[in-house]
Amino acid sequence: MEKELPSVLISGIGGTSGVLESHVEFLKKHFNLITMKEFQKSKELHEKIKSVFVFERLPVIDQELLESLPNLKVIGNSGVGVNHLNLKLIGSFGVKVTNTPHAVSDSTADIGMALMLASARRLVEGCYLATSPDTTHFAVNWLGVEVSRATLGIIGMGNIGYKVAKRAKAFDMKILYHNRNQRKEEEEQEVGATYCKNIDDLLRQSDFVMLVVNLTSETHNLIGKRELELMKPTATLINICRGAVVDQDALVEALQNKIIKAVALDVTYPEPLPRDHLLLQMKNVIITPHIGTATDQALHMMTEEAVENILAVLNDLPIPSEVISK
Ligand SMILES: O=CC(=O)O
Repeated sequence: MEKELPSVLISGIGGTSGVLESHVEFLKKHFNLITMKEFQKSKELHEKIKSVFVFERLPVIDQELLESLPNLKVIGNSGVGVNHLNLKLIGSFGVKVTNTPHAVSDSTADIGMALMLASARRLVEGCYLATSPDTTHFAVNWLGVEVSRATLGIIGMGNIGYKVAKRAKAFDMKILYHNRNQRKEEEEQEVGATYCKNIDDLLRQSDFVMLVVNLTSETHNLIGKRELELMKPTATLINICRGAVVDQDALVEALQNKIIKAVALDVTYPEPLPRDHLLLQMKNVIITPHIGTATDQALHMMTEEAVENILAVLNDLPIPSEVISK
């Protein structure tokens, strides 16, 4: 007799539901997929569900859902950030949470480099100029700066931070990093990075500051007015982690008062920003719509990593990436 596949709840398939059509075949090899629609129609399915596959914050995991899943073992988040999950609440139901820190690292590091280079070389302004009817512009009137030999300060030397550092090394950048919990000596040696125990030292010295931390209560508003004022007036801030790591009002003020030179953000709060937001009106701001993992390859690997995690929990095997609530 064929073994029954474990039932996994997903928000839906295709469109804005969260799970890509192209991943369904792979998911179905391992799981009996149950969509939210099916789940809501049949109470019998509730007992069967062993896991929820969360993709781009869906489905929403709240008390009501957790109470309706008596045999739930694991929330498999496809993505590294878990700030949309209430870890304490989930933990109180004895349910594990996993994420995909490896699958996202290259694509997110690429976006960090892309934003840094685009800001330094004023790429977006250049695109507008190239397509504008005004042909009198000369590049010499709007010079950028080079990232080669400049100092990059990486805040958060996890998987993504390290991948950024590797890329920056190839650009001959001087690399500083700050990590709140742990010095990363092996990574340091590999890329020739210098550890700054004190974040202020990194902020004072860097030409580019890149934020690559998890959003937690400790990193919420990590970069505020005081920190921005420590940065060089010629410095650029790049954020590829979560918008709320930066105090956005302080950021607007710092740009208006020329406290820092420029900013490049893949993340904001809210997402997207309201059309009339001041950040959208400044020339020295580049904003992309949270596309750190928006590549075919990354999404595919995220799904694979999430599946591996879920199967490990369900089969009582060592879990590759469990999120431990602190
Ligand atoms: O934002 C992307 C992720 O959390 O993986």
